[in-house]
Amino acid sequence: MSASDPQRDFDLIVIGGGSGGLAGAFRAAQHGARVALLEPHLLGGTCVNVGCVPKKAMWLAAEVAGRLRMARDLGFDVADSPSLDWPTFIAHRQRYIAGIHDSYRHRLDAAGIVLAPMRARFIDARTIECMDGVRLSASQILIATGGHPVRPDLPGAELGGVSDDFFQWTAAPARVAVVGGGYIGVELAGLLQALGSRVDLLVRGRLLDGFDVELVEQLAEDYRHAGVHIEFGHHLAAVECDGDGLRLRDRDGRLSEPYDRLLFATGRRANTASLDLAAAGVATDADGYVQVDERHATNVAGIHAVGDVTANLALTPVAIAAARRLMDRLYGGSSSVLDQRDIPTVTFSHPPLGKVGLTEAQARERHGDEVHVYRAGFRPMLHALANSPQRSLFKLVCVGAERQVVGLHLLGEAADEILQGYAVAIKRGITLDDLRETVAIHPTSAEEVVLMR
Ligand SMILES: Cc1cc2nc3c(=O)[nH]c(=O)nc-3n(C[C@H](O)[C@H](O)[C@H](O)COP(=O)(O)OP(=O)(O)OC[C@H]3O[C@@H](n4cnc5c(N)ncnc54)[C@H](O)[C@@H]3O)c2cc1C
Ligand SMILES: NC(=O)c1ccc[n+]([C@@H]2O[C@H](COP(=O)([O-])OP(=O)(O)OC[C@H]3O[C@@H](n4cnc5c(N)ncnc54)[C@H](O)[C@@H]3O)[C@@H](O)[C@H]2O)c1
Repeated sequence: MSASDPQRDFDLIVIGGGSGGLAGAFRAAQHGARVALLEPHLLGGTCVNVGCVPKKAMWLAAEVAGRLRMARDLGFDVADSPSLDWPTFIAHRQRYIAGIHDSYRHRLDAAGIVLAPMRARFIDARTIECMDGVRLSASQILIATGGHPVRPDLPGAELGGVSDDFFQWTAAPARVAVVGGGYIGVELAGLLQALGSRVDLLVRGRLLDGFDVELVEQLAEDYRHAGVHIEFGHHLAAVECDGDGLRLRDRDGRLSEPYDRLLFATGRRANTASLDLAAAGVATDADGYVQVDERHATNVAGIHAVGDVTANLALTPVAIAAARRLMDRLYGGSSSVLDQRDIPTVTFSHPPLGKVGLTEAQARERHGDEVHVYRAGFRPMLHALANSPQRSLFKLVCVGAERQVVGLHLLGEAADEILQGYAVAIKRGITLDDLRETVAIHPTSAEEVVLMR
């Protein structure tokens, strides 16, 4: 499209070609809608380019490093400290990502979706202007512009990087400080330590708020064994730079040892600044997220929003599921609405930590004495063989005389792969008896779920 084109009219304009935007565009086109998609950067957005995918690649590299160390302990002829050549690994990672870009391009072409590689802003509630001045109009507009990482507002913060910067690194820094105890802080701290850095994880409040406290404590123990230094109650006041590197000053004035790198994993904000939402009258909440109802409708008829630009759970499958259901309602005659309860999620720590449903604390708040908790703590076989201290902890939260399963929490090897199937079962309302009537697969970690006492 160019500025000489007349204004183009579509059924649907999708702003943002990340997880939510692409899923919405494909589903609407499948239903026969004429769709335009605007994306000024790389197709796939955060998840594919600076999120889930490159993160999981680095996590896998870190897991391989851990396996190599265990292999050596088990008698394999492996170097004492096997090291990773980052440029080689990154070439594999980026080749994988380039394949995803190609696949999206082919699918967009095949679906007849018009892709405009441009930033969009609202002119009014039906009209979008691309950065080259071309105007597009549609009766439906989907905002799926995602979010971006934020640094805390303190002196010297610009000396630290954020997760987007991490994916540009080409070597493990010798000493690194990670600030923030959420998903990203825990994931990057764990994988950097496994890949050879000495990591300090600086946590202001709780570690992995929202995950089961007991499992988080076990994970912190596993991290300590792996060499990650976790400092709780750390309040960063300023970042300084001298000849030795970056030093952190805390709010009591204490100055840290020097670090080669500093990473902020202190949360994300919605991408709305470039959209000129006011021109369309779209409302945002106090934190800057686009306000939507459970059907992902904004306050303006015909304008919807999904994904990280809203205050919904910031997870790729949530953005995708919301977008698909929305398009099924708009163009497919469906009335299905995304059920935001019991959404499974995993922190890709070492070992991974997963949850679905209520934590023990949430269950007790809602159901009091009706709550029954079952645990299995064990060393997975490979770790026991190799004398590695890493432990697994599984926890089942049940409610009532029937012992309905309302939460499952898994910390340990393969937790990321085990959880998905149980998420289906829990959504179907299974009880403890259903688990106990299921014959175990032996010897596995997964069998502990059906054998829990
Ligand atoms: C380091 C990291 C690791 C993560 N790991 C996981 C994980 O393991 N599992 C998981 O489920 N989730 C993970 N997430 C979260 C996941 O990436 C997001 O929830 C998901 O990408 C949100 O999708 P989205 O479509 O809402 O936004 P995005 O994927 O961010 O896409 C938004 C797109 O909109 C474009 N855009 C912005 N403004 C405009 C404009 N004005 N005009 C046109 N286009 C615009 C942007 O360029 C971007 O491509 C991770 C996130 C990060 C940062
Ligand atoms: N595996 C996954 O599914 C995955 C992985 C990464 C990210 N995500 C998604 O992306 C979202 C964003 O991740 P995130 O880790 O950036 O955010 P987060 O909100 O999960 O965690 C931010 C952390 O930074 C802390 N913090 C905030 N300001 C601070 C300050 N000034 N000083 C010190 N600490 C501060 C918070 O207390 C919190 O612990 C997640 O909530 C999640 O939904 C998912």
